[in-house]
Amino acid sequence: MATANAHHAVTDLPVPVIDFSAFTGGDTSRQAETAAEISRACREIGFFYLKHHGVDAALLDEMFAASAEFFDQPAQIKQDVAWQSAEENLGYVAIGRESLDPNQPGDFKEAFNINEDDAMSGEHAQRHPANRWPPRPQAFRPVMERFFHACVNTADAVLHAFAIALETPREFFVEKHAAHDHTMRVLHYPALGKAGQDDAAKPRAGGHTDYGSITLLFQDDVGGLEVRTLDGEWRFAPPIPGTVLINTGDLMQRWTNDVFRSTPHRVGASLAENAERDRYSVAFFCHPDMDAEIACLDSCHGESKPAKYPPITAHEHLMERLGATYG
Ligand SMILES: O=C(O)CCC(=O)C(=O)O
Ligand SMILES: [Fe+2]
Repeated sequence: MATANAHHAVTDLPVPVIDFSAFTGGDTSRQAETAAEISRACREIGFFYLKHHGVDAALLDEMFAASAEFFDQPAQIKQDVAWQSAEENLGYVAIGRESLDPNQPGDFKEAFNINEDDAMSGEHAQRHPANRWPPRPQAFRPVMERFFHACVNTADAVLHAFAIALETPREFFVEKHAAHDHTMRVLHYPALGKAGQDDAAKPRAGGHTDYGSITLLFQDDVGGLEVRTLDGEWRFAPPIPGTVLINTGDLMQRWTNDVFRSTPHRVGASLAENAERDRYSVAFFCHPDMDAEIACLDSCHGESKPAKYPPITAHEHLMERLGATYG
């Protein structure tokens, strides 16, 4: 439908922009309202942008700078810290190594996976394997560690909002994520379609849903992320300065008895406007504690809507999904 209202150009986006200052600024009187907006977004599209999300803009810049410097190094340096197993899921993943859509050729991207290891958290010592840090660039490790902690803080605040939205005690989801079994993934999508290269049609990241509870996605200004709407159309979810894009994953969909959606998304290649530019992003995948039981939430089932899925542990769920991606 055409509209003359300039205002509408923004709201035509299938993905809403939600102001999170009620949570990051501690204004409890407005928190129920914000939680309701998040609930609506999760039920309708499974994605929302959050502004005033609490991650420092200067830290974000430092993170992207360290990421670019890391990926710009010779292949051997990156291979020395290569990804080893789905169980550990840490370190460098080379271009083409992974297909987020198992029916597609390998994604034209490289990545580096980080978890909260003992050196980062005395509190949960012994729980997580050591990160596979590269020796260079020097700033990479300290910056990524700080960025990881910042993401945990924002994720916990979002999980408070989810608890309110889903009528559970406020700490319910934060307690289910107490061990910080999260994975942070720093991503680089090399420029496509440069003269002499036949790569313009390669997918940067094939269509997929995320495995965990929620994902925080920070993208640079290149764009290319597409989200599949309910009617099966792929729509751009462009970068919006000052926001983080958040989506609900398969585990949250299961937890909520399909009330919240885990929506397919991808990073396009030839379709994307800026495919000839390198693209950088970082995804922070939140995952409940491996031994946490994921059973249908009380607010999501009733006589007319029985629980569809039996309880499962978060670990069982993750292994099922990772097995499909790495084949
Ligand atoms: O890089 C992006 O914008 C999206 C990446 C993504 O969806 C993923 O790694 O799960
Ligand atoms: Fe994803």
